[in-house]
Amino acid sequence: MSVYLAVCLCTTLIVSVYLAVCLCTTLIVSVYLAVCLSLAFLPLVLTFIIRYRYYFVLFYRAVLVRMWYDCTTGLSREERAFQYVLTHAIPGDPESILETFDLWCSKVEFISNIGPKKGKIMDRMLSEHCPLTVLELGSHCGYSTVRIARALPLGARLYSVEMDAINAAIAEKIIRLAGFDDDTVELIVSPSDEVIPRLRADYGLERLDFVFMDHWKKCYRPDLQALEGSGLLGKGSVVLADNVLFPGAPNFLRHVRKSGLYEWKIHRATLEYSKGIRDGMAELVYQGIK
Ligand SMILES: C[S@@+](CC[C@H](N)C(=O)[O-])C[C@H]1O[C@@H](n2cnc3c(N)ncnc32)[C@H](O)[C@@H]1O
Repeated sequence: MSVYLAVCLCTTLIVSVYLAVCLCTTLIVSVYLAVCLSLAFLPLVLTFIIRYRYYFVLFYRAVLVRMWYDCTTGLSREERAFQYVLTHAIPGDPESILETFDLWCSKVEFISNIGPKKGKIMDRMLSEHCPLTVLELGSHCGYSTVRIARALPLGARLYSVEMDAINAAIAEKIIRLAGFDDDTVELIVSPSDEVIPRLRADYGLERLDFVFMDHWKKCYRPDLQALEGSGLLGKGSVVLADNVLFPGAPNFLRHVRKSGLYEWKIHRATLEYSKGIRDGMAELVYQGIK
């Protein structure tokens, strides 16, 4: 009986040792394979990181930093931007307000304002066309609104449309801080697809000389078509659409190309407050139905 037990014990021991050796070998082989695979993919991963480094930086600044400050300050990003502008810019001086915004957006947090580089392209177009009636779709914090308003000729009016009531409240404060009253800038808090059909009846508009589109990119095409249908675009009316390359508005560009209603070109630039991410603004000049 004791011999039988001893044999059983030995067998169990041998099997256990055998299993342990197998397990160790499997583990070593797995680690070896993992290291080999990582080394094989390392150049690919490095190329990917280097190529898309600006997108990682953007993700870090626009998402992670924002989440961190949202938690630690209890304020929204737009409120933080406003607080900074309020305490650092000169009231009644649009230039100072834009510069302070630019400083905050490039050094502290990312906000998708049109920014100084693309802003200068827009400034140039505004001074070339001297529009009297302007529509802006997407005011956000009012950066581009101030930028447009300061470039307008005397007697011109800007209608700025923002659907988010919290953003609109910030934009209103920024616009008034810059010194523009309700006669120069009217802020309309509503989605663009509800505002455009009411522009004639509710706001007495007959023609739009300049339209700046900088709201959600999926709205660009339907809103442009609604503007075409409204009859508010006349020969020579200019439509400037931001971010047509990044994040991109392919349906909008397809419509512009196919409709034959516009002379158009793309001003190439980089994404606001970022290096290396290619973007562009589409400038359309309405020619009407030929
Ligand atoms: C990129 S931000 C605008 C930035 C601003 N134009 C600037 O350069 O300072 C986009 C804004 O458009 C607003 N928006 C998006 N879709 C809209 C729509 N269909 N109608 C009105 N506002 C819209 C968003 O709430 C957001 O505040």
